Amino acid sequence: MNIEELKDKRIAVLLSGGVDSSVVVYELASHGLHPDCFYIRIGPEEKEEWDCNSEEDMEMATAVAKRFGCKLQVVDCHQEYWSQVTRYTMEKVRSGFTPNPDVMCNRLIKFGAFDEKAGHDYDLIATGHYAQTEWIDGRKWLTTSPDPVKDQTDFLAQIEGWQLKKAIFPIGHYEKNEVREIAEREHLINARRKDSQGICFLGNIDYNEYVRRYLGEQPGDIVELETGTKIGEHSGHWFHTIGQRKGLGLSGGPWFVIKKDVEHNVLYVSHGYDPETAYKKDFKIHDLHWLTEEPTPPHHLSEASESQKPGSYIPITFKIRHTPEYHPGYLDLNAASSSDHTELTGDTATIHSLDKIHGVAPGQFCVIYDEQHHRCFGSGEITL
Ligand SMILES: Nc1ncnc2c1ncn2[C@@H]1O[C@H](COP(=O)(O)OP(=O)(O)OP(=O)(O)O)[C@@H](O)[C@H]1O
Repeated sequence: MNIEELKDKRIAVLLSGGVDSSVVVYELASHGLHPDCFYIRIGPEEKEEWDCNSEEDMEMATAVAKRFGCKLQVVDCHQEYWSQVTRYTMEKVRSGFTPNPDVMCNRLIKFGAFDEKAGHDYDLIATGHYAQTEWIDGRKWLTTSPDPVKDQTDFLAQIEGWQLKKAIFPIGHYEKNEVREIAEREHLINARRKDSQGICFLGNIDYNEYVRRYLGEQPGDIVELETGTKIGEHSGHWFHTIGQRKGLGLSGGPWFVIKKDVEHNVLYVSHGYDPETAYKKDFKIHDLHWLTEEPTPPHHLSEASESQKPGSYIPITFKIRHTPEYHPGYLDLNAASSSDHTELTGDTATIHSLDKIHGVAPGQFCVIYDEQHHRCFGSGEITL
């Protein structure tokens, strides 16, 4: 974090009441900056158990802001959350896809609705995400955290370019244990508080419960992929995701969900510890979203003669879910050929993985990094 750059800027901190964003306030204040703090309220549709943490969050946020002499305001994004993030989530699961509400929450709420309501008065918006930004050749890039387990660049890989320009991550250069040490050393009220879990803002609620509330149940068959034999029933294809092993209620396992036939409401599963059908090396993505710049082939490939060129293969690393590992592979931006008869919006590309990847599910975001998994280029949605 270059403090000099921040000196004459108006900074808003998104303060959740958790330890990470509290250390953000400490970091800025310890450099003589006095940002304004904002707590975003989402709240459930009706008053109920989902909401039980938010009062405590607010108390913590109030205490932290006060301690550092900062103002705290509450911004209500309830309406936007349910009409945008929940709507996106339910539309995707109903169509058999695997959505990621946390990814959309950053784009639509934390850097979206918040900006419209209050953030527009500020030059910069600071959050406690484990991610960094870096200026390279005059352009701002999203770069990864030194803590591979906590890294959250994958959750930020759908934000808009203008949102990235406004974003700062003042604890992004730390690992989680360092953040906790700072919080303890500075006696922050929430130093020992547990990390938030689950869906962003909905903390305590179970994902299946969230989906059941909107889509209800719709029983259908579970069929063995190889034999076509019905071996069980499910209560709604939306409660299952490709690659899933637990929660199928089948005996004689392990069983893995391999594919979904949404039209006929059938889940196809394969048996065994490591069925080949659970893996893929090549898959398609669409709606490509680049944060700073589109990836380009390295110099030696772009200069290769036509006969040597491996298409427009660009060496990358990527993730398809929130895990510490990055997979090496190639991005083929020429993949959207005329033979492509799928009804896709936006650009299409193919990912060629060097490893076999488990549980590639349509709807998941494939997040694309450079070969060193330092810069995050952006992401696309897996289509298959
Ligand atoms: N209710 C909220 N109000 C304001 N900002 C929030 C809220 N929830 C999350 N944020 C912001 O988004 C960042 C990342 O959120 P995430 O849910 O991943 O929390 P986290 O990593 O547990 O962080 P924290 O310890 O600050 O809660 C937070 O550090 C904070 O800046």
